Amino acid sequence: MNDFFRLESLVMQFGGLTAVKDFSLSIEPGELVGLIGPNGAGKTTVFNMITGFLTPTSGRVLWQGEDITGLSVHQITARGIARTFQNIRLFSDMTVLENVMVSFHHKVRSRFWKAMLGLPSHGKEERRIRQESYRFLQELNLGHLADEKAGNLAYGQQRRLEIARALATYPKLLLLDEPAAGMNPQETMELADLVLEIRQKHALTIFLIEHDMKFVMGLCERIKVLDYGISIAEGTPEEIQSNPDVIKAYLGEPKHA
Ligand SMILES: Nc1ncnc2c1ncn2[C@@H]1O[C@H](COP(=O)(O)OP(=O)(O)OP(=O)(O)O)[C@@H](O)[C@H]1O
Repeated sequence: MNDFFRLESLVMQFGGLTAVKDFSLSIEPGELVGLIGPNGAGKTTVFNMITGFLTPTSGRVLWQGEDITGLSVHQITARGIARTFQNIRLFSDMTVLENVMVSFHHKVRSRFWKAMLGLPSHGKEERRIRQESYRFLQELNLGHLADEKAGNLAYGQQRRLEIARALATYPKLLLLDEPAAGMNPQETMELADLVLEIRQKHALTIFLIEHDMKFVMGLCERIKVLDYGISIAEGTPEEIQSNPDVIKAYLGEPKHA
């Protein structure tokens, strides 16, 4: 049993639908774990329960020895868990740099908010946030686009910007929801390298959802498989690829096979 990050028997019901049934998982510090499964299997619902977007019907989310089940999104972010979204959530009329700067809000004293509102006494803090935000953009190969409107970025670039924004909350655990969706094979390959680089650089633990099997199998050390809300397998990429239950679940969904 580890005390770093543990999900205990999570259940999520929406009216008559049980989207996630008895989901348990432990992740060790520094691990890179994948969550896969056909469409509607309950993957995003698991992320929503971890990050406070949904309160589980039952079960517990334990983080660094603390029960964080049912805490708000803000409280969970402040404890060092950040995420990206399957449907990109950027401020498309703001610049790429400003999108990252906004992520600092939970860390930063009211001085910064005075700054954003145009009130005095902000100069130094704002400069620091600007510099750090730019550094995150550079790490995600987006430095040259800092002054571009986020809405003008190509899809793959927007996905990387989402990661930069998540990093700007200084997480220990990063949840990525379909980070390679909509990327071409070249971009996907580059993303895999970037994920490894940021893990190393920021001492991150990473839990990711992805449909791109090549990406998941090449990148993750351990994989959990959901089907109809039920965890049907857990193991190394090799074990998962040869697991008959997993093969059956995916053969029923030819588009992911
Ligand atoms: N807020 C909600 N209210 C009602 N039903 C929901 C809600 N969120 C998810 N569901 C349902 O729960 C089930 C699991 O959805 P979820 O989005 O977690 O699946 P997923 O594995 O992430 O799917 P995909 O791969 O398509 O993103 C689906 O049947 C979905 O329609």
